Amino acid sequence: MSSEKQGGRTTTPKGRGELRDQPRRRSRRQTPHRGTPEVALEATELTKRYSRKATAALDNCSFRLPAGRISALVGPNGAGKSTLLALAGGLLRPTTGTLNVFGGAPGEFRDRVAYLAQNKPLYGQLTIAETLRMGAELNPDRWDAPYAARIIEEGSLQPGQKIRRLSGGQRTRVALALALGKRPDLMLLDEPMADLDPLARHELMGTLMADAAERGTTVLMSSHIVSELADACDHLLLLGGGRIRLGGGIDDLLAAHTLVTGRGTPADLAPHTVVEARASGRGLTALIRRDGPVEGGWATEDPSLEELLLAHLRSPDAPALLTPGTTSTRTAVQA
Ligand SMILES: Nc1ncnc2c1ncn2[C@@H]1O[C@H](COP(=O)(O)OP(=O)(O)OP(=O)(O)O)[C@@H](O)[C@H]1O
Repeated sequence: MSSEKQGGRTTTPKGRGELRDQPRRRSRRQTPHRGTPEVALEATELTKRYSRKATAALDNCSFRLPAGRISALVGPNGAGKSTLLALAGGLLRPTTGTLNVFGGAPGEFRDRVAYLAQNKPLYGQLTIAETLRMGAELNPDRWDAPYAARIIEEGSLQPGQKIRRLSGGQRTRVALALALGKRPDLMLLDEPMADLDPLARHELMGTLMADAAERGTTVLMSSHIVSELADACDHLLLLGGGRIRLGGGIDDLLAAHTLVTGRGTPADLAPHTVVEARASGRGLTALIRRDGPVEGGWATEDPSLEELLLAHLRSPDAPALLTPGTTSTRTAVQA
């Protein structure tokens, strides 16, 4: 069956059951190891409650993040993203279940992990130079002083400037220099670019991604800016209500879904899983998870990452999907 390009998308008069060509993402070194890829993070029935009566911030989550991926951690406010990052950074402990980092407890490989919290904690009384010196002293075997200094210079910052006199965005740059200078194997970044201006965001994101691609660093990065993630990330974890809603390589997740438009009702789309359906000028538009070819005269197109995310965010009860590499080996996929 032929397919045609329309406005940059591939459309098919009738969908095909097989995976289609997806937009090419940057090819990355997946892992420095041969054979079975190393697992950077593995959550097994992970639950976190901040108090006994509180709703679980993370509720029985099971997933794995293979080493070498740049993963977007996405979800609505209160979904549990910061909680997951803090657990992985060893700042919180699970209520039940486990979260392993490189096969051990969080904190066991602290030298291999950099965690950048949302509020970018730094010591206000120190200068930038003293802050970087602290980074060197805390990470004597890994610290890359020229690299950290370059990140500071690119922001036109002076080593003698006091942290407390910096703007929010400038503090973010220092915090990123501290995290990247450590040359970590896993970077846990909680909305790292939120207070940077567009130019600084673009430049620092470029530095971060180039470094991660070159060194095979695993990155788990929360953000609400989908366009930023679409360019930078090759893996996705979507959290909603403390549970994993989507997990896997972005290309694989996109390939498993199709946008369909036509005259009909959601029931006509069986046996596919309808993630979200809305009435539109052209009848019904739905994001489906395909189960075989799409038949019945529906026009089909590939969803963008934004369309995939928005449909799942608008439909919190859609069943979860984790691709095989993201499924924890120890538990079944959550429903
Ligand atoms: N220190 C805390 N004490 C009590 N409850 C907390 C604490 N931190 C987070 N929570 C609760 O845990 C849930 C998850 O919060 P979390 O900060 O992990 O969400 P998030 O996805 O990072 O949200 P946002 O996008 O707004 O940053 C929320 O219901 C929140 O109220």
